[in-house]
Amino acid sequence: MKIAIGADHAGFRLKDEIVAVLKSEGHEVEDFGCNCSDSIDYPDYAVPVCEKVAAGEADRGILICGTGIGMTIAANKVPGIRCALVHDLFSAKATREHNDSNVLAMGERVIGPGLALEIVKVWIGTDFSKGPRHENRIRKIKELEDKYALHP
Ligand SMILES: O=C(CO)[C@H](O)[C@H](O)[C@H](O)COP(=O)(O)O
Repeated sequence: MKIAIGADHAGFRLKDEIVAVLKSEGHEVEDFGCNCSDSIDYPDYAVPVCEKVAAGEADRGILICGTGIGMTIAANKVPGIRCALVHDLFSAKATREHNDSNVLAMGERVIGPGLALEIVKVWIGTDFSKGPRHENRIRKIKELEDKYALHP
């Protein structure tokens, strides 16, 4: 799978661990930084990752900040992105099956690397549950993007 990944200064350590594991499992990873603890602004790193996914140039995106919340808020402003903030295995599976989430956000200040890596594996490995129940809901989310793009 082609995966775009990014983090802010509060998430780059966990991001680097995830990159190493994904590469070792054969995934193609594009790392958009950041790569040091200098304070930066998470939207600057969320957007390039999300644009890559929205353009179909990456299959999925992963974003890490201190809580995952800032990254999630920024990511979900990019049309076509369904970013899920996940800190447990049940949600990792459910958001793929129900929401077809294409970006995963986590907080390095919230969970440890062991759980984070398990979440990534479950999220990467779970397929969307096709069918009208979830597809209708996702269509309605897409309609919201159109509505508010036309009438900001
Ligand atoms: O957006 C966030 C909080 O919801 C992220 O966790 C950021 O990483 C965090 O705000 C960064 O905080 P800092 O005090 O500037 O390191």
